[in-house]
Amino acid sequence: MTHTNAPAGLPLIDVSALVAQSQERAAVAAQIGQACRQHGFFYVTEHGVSPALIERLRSLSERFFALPEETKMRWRMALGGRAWRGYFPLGGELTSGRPDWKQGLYLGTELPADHPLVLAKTPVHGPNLFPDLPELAGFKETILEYMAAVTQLGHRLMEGIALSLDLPADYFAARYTADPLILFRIFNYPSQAVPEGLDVAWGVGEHTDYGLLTILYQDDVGGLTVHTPQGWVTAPPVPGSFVCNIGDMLDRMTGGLYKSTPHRVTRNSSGRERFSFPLFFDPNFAARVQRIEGLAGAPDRDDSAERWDQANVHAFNGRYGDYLLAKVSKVFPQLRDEVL
Ligand SMILES: O=C(O)CCC(=O)C(=O)O
Ligand SMILES: [Fe+2]
Repeated sequence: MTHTNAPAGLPLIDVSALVAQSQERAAVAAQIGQACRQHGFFYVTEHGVSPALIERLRSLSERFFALPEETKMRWRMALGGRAWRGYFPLGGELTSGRPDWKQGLYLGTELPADHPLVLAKTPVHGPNLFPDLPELAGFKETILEYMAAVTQLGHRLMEGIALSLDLPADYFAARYTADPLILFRIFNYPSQAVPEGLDVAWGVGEHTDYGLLTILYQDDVGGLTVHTPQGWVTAPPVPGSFVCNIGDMLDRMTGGLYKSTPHRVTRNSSGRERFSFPLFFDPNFAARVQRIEGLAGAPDRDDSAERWDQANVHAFNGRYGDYLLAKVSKVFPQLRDEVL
């Protein structure tokens, strides 16, 4: 088992024992627990997701984003309606109130139009808008295969997180993630410069993630930076790894013992296109998020004054879906007005 440090001091954790659900996973869980208590970010290696699958997704994504803007707009988010799916153009998402210098394809668990949750008009549930051009043959199948593989990894990592809190391995599955809310994004941070006069500062502005666990593939360009107690540090690309970080709901459940740490992406000035694929492994939309009882050492303090959004996540009581929608409305104000 390896446990070395990536250049930024974020731990690199071999999770093969978690993936195999073997006896040795307790030691891996302890490493994850340490990372979550320190800064909420860690890299995972030996995660079992096929490098060939990742490369297929990367190269198809590259082909998609290289299409003319009007072609990509055939799958624009406005057409995804409440399901909140589809393509958004450069500057189309506002993190911390300013446009990000990225474009993306929003995806999630594929549900047919006649699924009860879709018929009930549940936000962020529905069919995906898969770009289905001949030159993108296999894109849909590759996306679905990738989401399935990384979701499985999410289940295994959450077992590790439960064990790291001295909880039964199935703690989260039994309460929140038997049917997790999976949102998935394919991002492209273009190499093109920001035109004069646009109020763009970042690839992605400072934020924390909303749910439980984010599992991120990033290519070899770099740009992700993390706000640790020691200040901003880069999370450089590490071949064959995923970057994992915990979200606000795990912060909420652990009373702040596990931190949802702010991060951002610098504007891409490498001269090459950057691709990243965050998969958000979150509680079921209807699950009521509650504090874990009897957790030793959990501070449960109001840290809103230190947070990027001045929110007190520990005061949140309600369904995960309500928390998510309140957040998403801020980053896509136009869409909120059109579909909600
Ligand atoms: O693209 C990245 O490296 C990070 C993206 C991110 O933080 C997010 O989508 O929440
Ligand atoms: Fe994020």
